[in-house]
Amino acid sequence: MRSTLLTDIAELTTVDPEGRVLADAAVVVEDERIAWIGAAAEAPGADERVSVGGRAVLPGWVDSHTHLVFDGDRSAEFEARMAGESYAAGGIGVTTSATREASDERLRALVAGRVADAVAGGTTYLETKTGYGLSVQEEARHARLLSELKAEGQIDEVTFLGAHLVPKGREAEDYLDDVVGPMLDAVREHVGWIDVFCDKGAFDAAQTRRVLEAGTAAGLRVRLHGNQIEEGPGVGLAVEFGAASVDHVNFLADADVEALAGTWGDWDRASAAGTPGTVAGCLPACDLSTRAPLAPARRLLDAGIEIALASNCNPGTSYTTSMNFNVATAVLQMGLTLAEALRAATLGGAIGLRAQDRVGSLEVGKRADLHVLDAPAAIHLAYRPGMPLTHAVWRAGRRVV
Ligand SMILES: N=CN[C@@H](CCC(=O)O)C(=O)O
Ligand SMILES: [Zn+2]
Repeated sequence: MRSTLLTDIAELTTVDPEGRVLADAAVVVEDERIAWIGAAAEAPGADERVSVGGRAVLPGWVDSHTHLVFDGDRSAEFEARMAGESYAAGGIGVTTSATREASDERLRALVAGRVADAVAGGTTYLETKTGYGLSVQEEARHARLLSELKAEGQIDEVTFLGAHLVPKGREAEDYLDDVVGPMLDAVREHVGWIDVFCDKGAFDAAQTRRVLEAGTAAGLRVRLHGNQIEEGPGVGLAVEFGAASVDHVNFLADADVEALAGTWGDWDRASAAGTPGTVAGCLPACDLSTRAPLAPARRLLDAGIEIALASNCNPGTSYTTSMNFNVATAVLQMGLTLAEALRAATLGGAIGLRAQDRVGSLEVGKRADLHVLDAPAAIHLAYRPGMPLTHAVWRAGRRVV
């Protein structure tokens, strides 16, 4: 066993059950886990000593929603949006065409580059999805590629999003026959989650239900895209299927908020213990890029719902893996305190991936995923938005940045 003492931490944000923020702190890492946390003056010895030089340390970001398997460029679509066009689901088809053309090697390199960008920005636990293949062969290819990257330890969770859009030239029900049949069979061994884009221009309630029933019967856990473009059935279906997370949540009826809140009755928020409900995944960069109303994170938190902040990196609505940017936006524009935003971007994402026992906070026994800021306090993330504040990153006890 090899131990490392990280010391000279000016401010250590733990996101632990007491929400401790320690001054003049230290952390001992043993192999891939956290072995000790406390005052630097009381730190035990270790094989190696690393001074972080009076910087702030927080848990690595948990990015619970990304779409990293894509090729092609949609900057013109974005530019048109900035000139007044609305976002529509159909753009997914543009990326699908470009992605189908890309070789395995090219796709692998594109995904690996995006993961490297995410890690360079402090992300240490990352989910990503298929969804730009939209045929049995292509969805299977993307799922296999992602499971290989997972086996290499580059990504952590893989989601099947065959129901992202009805591809050009297909009828919805005919396409869904594939999704719930041969496509699901082909991806099953490579993925842990099933997802559906349940919204205007994508899939309706009956179609979403069909996919989720097949996915759960195949043993996949549920997460959902819902209520991005308009109020609709997404949140209700997420609750009905016990989804770990429903993401976007821009357009919510009172009943949606009540339904989500109702899933958190057996949960103790302070200790993050009990039976977790359906996390509301808020995606600020996406909201800005689509000029949508920012997800009502304040209202959701006040209703007792756990929220996550995630990048939703994809070429259509959010071409960024920067969690620093999302956290800054949540503080500056969504009415969250720094502590609330940090929790949502770490433990909140972990709960939304049901990984809260392993990652998402700095606690003894958890994976040593640490983000060192080039600043004395984490509030600098919002105070100096857009600045390159990620100084160093440890993932599973290994320095990766
Ligand atoms: N909304 C659905 N899927 C993606 C966007 C996909 C695209 O436009 O390419 C999202 O989460 O925003
Ligand atoms: Zn998405």
